[in-house]
Amino acid sequence: MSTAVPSLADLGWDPSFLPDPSDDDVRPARVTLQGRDVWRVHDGAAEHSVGVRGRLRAEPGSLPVAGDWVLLAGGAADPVIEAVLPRRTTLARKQAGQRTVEQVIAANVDLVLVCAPAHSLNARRLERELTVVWESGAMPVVVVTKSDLLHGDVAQTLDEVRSVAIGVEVLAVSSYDGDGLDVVRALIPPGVTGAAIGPSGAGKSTLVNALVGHEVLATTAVRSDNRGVHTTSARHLVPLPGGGLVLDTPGMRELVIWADDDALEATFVDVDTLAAGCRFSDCGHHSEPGCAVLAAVEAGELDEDRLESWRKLQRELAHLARKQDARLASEERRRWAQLTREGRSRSRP
Ligand SMILES: Nc1nc2c(ncn2[C@@H]2O[C@H](COP(=O)(O)OP(=O)(O)OP(=O)(O)O)[C@@H](O)[C@H]2O)c(=O)[nH]1
Ligand SMILES: [Zn+2]
Repeated sequence: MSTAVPSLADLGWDPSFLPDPSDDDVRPARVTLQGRDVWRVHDGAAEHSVGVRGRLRAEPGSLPVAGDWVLLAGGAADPVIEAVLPRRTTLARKQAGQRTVEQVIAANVDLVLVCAPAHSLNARRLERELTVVWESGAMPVVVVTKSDLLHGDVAQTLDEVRSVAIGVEVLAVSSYDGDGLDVVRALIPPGVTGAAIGPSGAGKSTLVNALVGHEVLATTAVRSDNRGVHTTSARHLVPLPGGGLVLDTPGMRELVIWADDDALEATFVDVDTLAAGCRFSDCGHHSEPGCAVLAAVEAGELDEDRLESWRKLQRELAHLARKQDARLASEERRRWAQLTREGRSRSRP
């Protein structure tokens, strides 16, 4: 953001977020932070703490999250969130303690930097994270962090990572010596919202700080007038000097898998492609005759651990789907019970 106060475009707004621009009484704003019962939003003029209309509370899952575009109603002094605009992407995880309820952590993230530290690469973890990102609708990019620790042997590491991150851009950065930072910056131009996920200690904070650079941090530290304030107050939606944004919100960095089969297929295109050659269309690639996937493992063309990882995620997702079906079925039963009760009381004389 070049100006002190970010414009809506600086915040990632484009008019197609608004399906029906006819209502003059509301204005768009972006959620920078989701609190317990209060939201921080930026409307391109200032940042406000706001509440939501009661009807948004009635429906579970319809409350705004960080990154959401919302419509504000009310005057500048007491704005309130009137509606949440349709999300382009949603990063979600299973709710803590609740195995089957999806909790949306962040919305409208375009690009996710999946950070994998060079000194402890974990292919299985990467597959899991890529599946979550594919599911979100955002574009994953694998960033091998701390490339300085590889002492020049970067190409081989990148090849290894590419073999599990098929169809995904893989690059190396060192926040210490600055290598690769420009490539990451170029991926987050004006209007694009990025986010970083990855294990603790992967270097996510260091990377975001390096992307932000000293200029922006200095602005915050030096300026005591209001014009510099947005950089601190909007700290969960971090503006980059090049114009893009990085959304860093609690709970987003460590995502537990929540995905469906399509996302799994996107992560395991190699397995999926091989599976087309299996004799049975519902082949589980365990011991079925004519299994092309097992044949590829046999021939050394597919890593056995990768197949095991696919099986494990497949099992997890199937389990999740069954639980979710059970939950939906019981909700449906409750709803019908309610409707029939209402029907009965209405038909009484
Ligand atoms: N050698 C090297 N070390 C780095 C680099 N980037 C970060 N580190 C170090 O790695 C450690 C973890 O970095 P953080 O940025 O805090 O990692 P994080 O992913 O944000 O960790 P959490 O906040 O726990 O999720 C710190 O000691 C950093 O100094 C790098 O490019 N090269
Ligand atoms: Zn098979």
